[in-house]
Amino acid sequence: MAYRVLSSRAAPSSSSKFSSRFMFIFTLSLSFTYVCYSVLFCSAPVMPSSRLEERRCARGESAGAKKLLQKSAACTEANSSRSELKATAAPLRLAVNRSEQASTRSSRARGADVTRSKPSNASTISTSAQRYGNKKLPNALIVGVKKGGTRAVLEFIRIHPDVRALGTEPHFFDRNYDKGMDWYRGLMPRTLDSQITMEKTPSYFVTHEAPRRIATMSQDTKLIVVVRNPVTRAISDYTQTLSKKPDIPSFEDLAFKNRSQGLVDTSWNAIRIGMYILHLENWLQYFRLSQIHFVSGERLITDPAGELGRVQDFLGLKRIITDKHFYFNRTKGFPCLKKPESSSTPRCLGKSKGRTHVQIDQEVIEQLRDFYRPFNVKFYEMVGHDFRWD
Ligand SMILES: Nc1ncnc2c1ncn2[C@@H]1O[C@H](COP(=O)(O)OS(=O)(=O)O)[C@@H](OP(=O)(O)O)[C@H]1O
Repeated sequence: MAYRVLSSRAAPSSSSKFSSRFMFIFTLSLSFTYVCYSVLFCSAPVMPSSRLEERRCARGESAGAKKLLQKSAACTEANSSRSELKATAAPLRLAVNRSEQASTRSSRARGADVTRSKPSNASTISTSAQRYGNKKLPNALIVGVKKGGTRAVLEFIRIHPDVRALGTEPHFFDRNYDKGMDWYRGLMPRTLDSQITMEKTPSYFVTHEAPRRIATMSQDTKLIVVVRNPVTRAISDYTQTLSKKPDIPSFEDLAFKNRSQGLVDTSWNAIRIGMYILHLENWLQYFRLSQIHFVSGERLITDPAGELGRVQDFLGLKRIITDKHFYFNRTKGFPCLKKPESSSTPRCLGKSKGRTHVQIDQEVIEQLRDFYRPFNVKFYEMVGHDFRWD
C-alpha cells in the first residue's frame, strides 16, 4: 500500500520534472535563437546592403536639412555605400568625384561629360569609393578614338555591375607616364576580384609610345577602340576646338596644304587621327588583333544595345546591358540611359557630346572621303569588318 501511495505520488512528480525540463530547453533554444538573430542582423555586417541602409536612412534625409546635418556616422556611411552602388547606376556622380581625384585640368573638364540629375557630394562618394575591394591597374582600356563615341561606351559599360571605371581621362600612357604605375593605380576605383577595372583616354590610340607602355603594364590588357567615319570625326574634332578657340582658321584652311591640288595636311591632328590603319599597325606590334575590339561609332548611336552586347562579350561579361537600358532622346538626338532604379532622372551625355557640327562644303567632304578611302580599305581588311564609311 505504502509502495502504491509512493508510486502514485511519484508519477505526477516525474511528469512535472519533464515539463520543467521541456520549459528549460525551450527557453534556452529561444534565447539562443534571439542571440543568433541579434548577431546576424543588429551588428555591423561585413558588407552591408546598400539598399537596406538606404532605406534605413531615407527617413533622415526627408526630415529636412537640419536633420541631414545631424546625420549619424552610420547613416553617412550608408549613404556613401548607396552612392557607391550608383557607381553602376549613376556614373556621373562618380565622374564628378573622380574629376577631383585626377588632378589634371582636362580630367576635370571630363566630369561634365554626362548630364547630371543633381549636385553630388563628392567627398561622401569618395569615402565610399575607398571602402571595398582594391585599387587595381585596369584590365581593359578604351584607347580611342577621339570623338569616336568613347564617353558613350564608357558610360554605358559602367552600368554593368562587374565593371568599375575611372570617370575621368587619366592620360597616363601619354602625358603622365613619368608619374609611375603607383600614381596610376591610385586613381583607379576600388574593385572586387570579380570586377573589371576600366578607364578611357582617346589620345592613347595615336600616341606612339602607348602600346608599348600598356603592354609593359600587362600584355593581357583588353583594348577597345571606338571608330567613326574619319571625315565626320575630323569635323567633330574641329567643332570642339572651335568652341574653345573661336579664332582658329577655317576647317578647309587647316585640312589642306593645297586645296586645289587636293593635298591634305596629314600633320593636322584632326586629319591624322582618322588614318586608323597607321596607328593600328603600331598597336599590332605589341598586341594580338584578338585583344582589340572595334566599336562602330555609327552603330553605337543607332543600336547602342547591340554594340554594348559585343563589348560585354569581348570583356567576358554576362550580357546584362540590353535594349531595356536605353531610350532615344529626341531632344538630344541620341540614345540615353533610361531612368535607373536608384536615380531620379534619365541620363544623357553632356552638351559637349552630340554638338551641331560646323557646316563644311560638300566638295571638301568629298575630297577628304577620297583621301581616307585607301586608308579605310586597309583598315577594313585588317580588322575584318567593313564599317561602310565610303
Ligand atoms: N549616346 C550618345 N550621346 C551623345 N553622343 C554620342 C552618343 N553616342 C555616341 N556619341 C558620339 O560621341 C561623340 C563624342 O565622342 P567622344 O566621347 O569619344 O569624345 S571625346 O574624344 O571624349 O571628346 C559625339 O560626337 P559629336 O556628335 O561630334 O559631338 C557623338 O556623336
